[in-house]
Amino acid sequence: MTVKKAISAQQARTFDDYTINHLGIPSPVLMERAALAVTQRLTTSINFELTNVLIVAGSGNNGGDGIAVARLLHLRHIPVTVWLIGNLDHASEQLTQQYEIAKRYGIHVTQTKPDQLTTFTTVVDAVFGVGLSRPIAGQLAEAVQELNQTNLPILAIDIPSGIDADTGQPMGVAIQAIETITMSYNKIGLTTKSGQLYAGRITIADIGIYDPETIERLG
Ligand SMILES: NC(=O)C1=CN([C@@H]2O[C@H](COP(=O)(O)OP(=O)(O)OC[C@H]3O[C@@H](n4cnc5c(N)ncnc54)[C@H](O)[C@@H]3O)[C@@H](O)[C@H]2O)[C@@H](O)CC1
Ligand SMILES: [K+]
Repeated sequence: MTVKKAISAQQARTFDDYTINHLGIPSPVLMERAALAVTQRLTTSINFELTNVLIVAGSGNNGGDGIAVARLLHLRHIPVTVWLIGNLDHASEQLTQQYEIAKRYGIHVTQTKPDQLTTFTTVVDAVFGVGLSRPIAGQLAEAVQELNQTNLPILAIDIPSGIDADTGQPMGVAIQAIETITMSYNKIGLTTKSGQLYAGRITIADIGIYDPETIERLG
């Protein structure tokens, strides 16, 4: 199903909640579909050289999407490192689950900044999605700036980290992506000039999250 409307961060949360808690699609299923869509793009686009991939993951579900992508790349024998920069004391249930699975697959996950960021050939930005609620500061802001300075091609999951999903404005700092795969619906912020400058090429991936009206019309 392709839907053209753009939604707010609040709507994204409401539709997620409806799909998971009312319709009963388990959260890991949606996350796997998000990760499959990102992996499909990474492995088919000429923008990304997959010799050595860095996934930068926050502690929420956006980070969970990123770690799931790491697993799917690892299964294709693509060298991948996960740099977990979120605060694990505040990790979401989905992030923790993906992290535990990744460790069992022997995927390289580190909480320390890799020595030479420029040895990577592609970066996947999974730091923040629609859950960003305040400006990025401190070490997280430094990490975003350093990643931008590498000039490596960055694919952002859902929205470039640091971009306000409603206004498209950077909150403190924001990832400069060349591509963004946004989940289920476009986000209002990504329809603005500022949002588009940070997002690069935007693709909407249908991962099975819909608004209640769309589901009711099917009935
Ligand atoms: N529910 C699900 O299973 C799905 C989740 N999805 C992904 O999940 C994302 C939303 O996940 P979340 O709601 O967990 O949110 P995020 O992963 O965007 O991040 C939220 C976490 O970051 C913290 N935070 C917010 N702003 C911060 C800041 N400036 N500095 C430090 N910490 C900050 C919040 O307190 C929260 O712990 C979507 O964007 C999408 O990528 C999608 O894959 C669809 C399926
Ligand atoms: K992101």
